[in-house]
Amino acid sequence: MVSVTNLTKTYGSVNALNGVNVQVKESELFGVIGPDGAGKSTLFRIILSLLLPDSGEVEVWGFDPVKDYRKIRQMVGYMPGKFSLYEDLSVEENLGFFATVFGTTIKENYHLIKDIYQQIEPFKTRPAGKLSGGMKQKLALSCALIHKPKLLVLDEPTTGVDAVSRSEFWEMLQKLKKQGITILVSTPYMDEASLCDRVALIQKGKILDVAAPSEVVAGFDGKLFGVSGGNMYHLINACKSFEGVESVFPFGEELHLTFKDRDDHSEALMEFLRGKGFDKLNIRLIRPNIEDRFMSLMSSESFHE
Ligand SMILES: Nc1ncnc2c1ncn2[C@@H]1O[C@H](COP(=O)(O)OP(=O)(O)OP(=O)(O)O)[C@@H](O)[C@H]1O
Repeated sequence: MVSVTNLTKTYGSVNALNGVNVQVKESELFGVIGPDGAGKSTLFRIILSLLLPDSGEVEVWGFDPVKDYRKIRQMVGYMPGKFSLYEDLSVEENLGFFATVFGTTIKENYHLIKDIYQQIEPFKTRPAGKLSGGMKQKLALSCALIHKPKLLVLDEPTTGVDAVSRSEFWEMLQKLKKQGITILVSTPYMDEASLCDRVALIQKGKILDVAAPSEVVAGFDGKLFGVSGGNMYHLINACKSFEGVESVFPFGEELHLTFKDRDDHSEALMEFLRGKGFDKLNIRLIRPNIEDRFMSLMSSESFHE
């Protein structure tokens, strides 16, 4: 329903999007996962008709964001990364404003936002600027939904939001999806990728992979090790200085490490690290997660640049 083909966009010398191809299906919860500056907002803003591409094609239910921008703006609900509501208007006034702009009323589409809006309705006379982070997020989502969009575009909706509100937010997205709304959501949090039907991994304006989260992980080739014991910073540097190590990065309490041939050289590494004075070491074979796959794709991408 959203089709992006060979999309490019540059800002001066920055290649924000570099030949991006993505297809989002109807009623899909589709995640765009990548670090800051990867190009997520640029991609979304072009799909939303808010930014012109340099080249490539985009279709939203058959409409072109450049030519048919009026049509597309009626069809999409957008929650930008930064809080963009009127801080001095009350909760209810903000919602009423968005409903009016789209020629509808709160009453007409109340059923769509009910679950979400009910949680902030007790504060409906409070200025939006005085709401907590989690409540602002719920109001922004209600405003994005009030005109019953076919496509909901959420740019990093959970950045800076506490863990409980984050998981509540994803539950709300699952419910909206069941009502037939197609959702395009970006996040820098890899753990949220597993909550999507499919994800696109993006880095430096290039799509590295598009697949279901389990398939992304299954694409990880070879053996992965968890290394712990001693000062993390010194341990990373020591691991990096071992000939056969390909990648090493911190993940929670331990380091995730691969060898260049993706085989098991843990005994040799253990001996090497002991020689450097690390005496409480633990090296274990572990199962990769999405972040491991992402790191692996990123390092092979930089290698080929
Ligand atoms: N208006 C602009 N002028 C110049 N460069 C820009 C502009 N907007 C974005 N960029 C650059 O384009 C690249 C992609 O930015 P974009 O905002 O799309 O990434 P992102 O993945 O959404 O990350 P973030 O979460 O940091 O916004 C970055 O290098 C960014 O610095």
